[in-house]
Amino acid sequence: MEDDIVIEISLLRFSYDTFAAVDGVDLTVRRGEIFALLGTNGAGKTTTLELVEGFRRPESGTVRVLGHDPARARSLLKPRMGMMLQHAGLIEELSVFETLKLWGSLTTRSDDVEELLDRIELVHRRDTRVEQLSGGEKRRLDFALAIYGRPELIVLDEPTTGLDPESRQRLWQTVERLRDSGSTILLTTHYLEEAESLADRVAIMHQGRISVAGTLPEVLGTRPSRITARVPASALERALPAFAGALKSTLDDTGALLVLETTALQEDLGALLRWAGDGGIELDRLTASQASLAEIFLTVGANR
Ligand SMILES: Nc1ncnc2c1ncn2[C@@H]1O[C@H](COP(=O)(O)OP(=O)(O)OP(=O)(O)O)[C@@H](O)[C@H]1O
Repeated sequence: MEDDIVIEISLLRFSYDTFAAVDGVDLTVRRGEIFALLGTNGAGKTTTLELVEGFRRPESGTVRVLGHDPARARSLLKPRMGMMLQHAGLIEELSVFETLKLWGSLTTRSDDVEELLDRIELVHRRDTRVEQLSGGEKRRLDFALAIYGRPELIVLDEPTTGLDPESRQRLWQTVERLRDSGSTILLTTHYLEEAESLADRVAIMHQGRISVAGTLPEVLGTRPSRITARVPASALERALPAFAGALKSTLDDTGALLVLETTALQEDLGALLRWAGDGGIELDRLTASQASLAEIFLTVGANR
């Protein structure tokens, strides 16, 4: 449904002089999802977000945000969007509380400043001037401005960079809560495990293009799963079962470590377990796992 699409990017190109930083990107962000844009350094993520935010105009292709061209309809979109850029534009002389209050007076959205202070763990820094905050504290304050008043669309460029693990986790919890209350979130991150556990959909960008995109199962399904097990040498007198999705199966030098790459994880794991069960064979150190985002990320980088 049209109304479900919050951001629609089609054949988007943007160059810095002659260098194509965004080189034909198609991307759709749907209402109520957390969409993580991942990619190598210099892949074009920030430039893409800046085009979504309307700070830059496309060289060619289109960007539609909530049905509008963000470069032309900035004042229309501003009340509906929250943004966090890589470099905060905070006013150094203001205190944390004053910053939030000022922001509240500039936006049409309203929020509970005390609750927000608690959420970003800056209650104890309430009267501290921005210039005296640590890097992570500034980042959290900047995040608070982006989510102020729970905007319909929140765009976050590397929101967790520079935060300690506990603050990162809290920030992600807040992002999840915002998603659950109806906000749509587009963010970039270099923390693949976090994206893997929290994003509804991801895209991996490399050299200005989207290499792979989709729901997590779709993206993880682009690489084979892996089953490994130590099989007693004596058990190999019986032939291994036929594996339905096997792409590659290898046994190590001693003939005892089975490594099976498969596109049918559940079926082939079942076949291996039945084979072992029927023969009374004990499989040692059995593991079965889907490819991780990190693995897919590395493949994307290596392929070009
Ligand atoms: N103002 C600029 N002028 C010229 N080139 C730029 C400018 N900003 C970015 N670039 C180049 O465009 C490419 C894409 O940059 P961008 O910041 O969009 O990448 P990114 O994916 O966000 O990277 P990172 O993960 O390192 O933040 C890079 O090669 C970068 O050097």
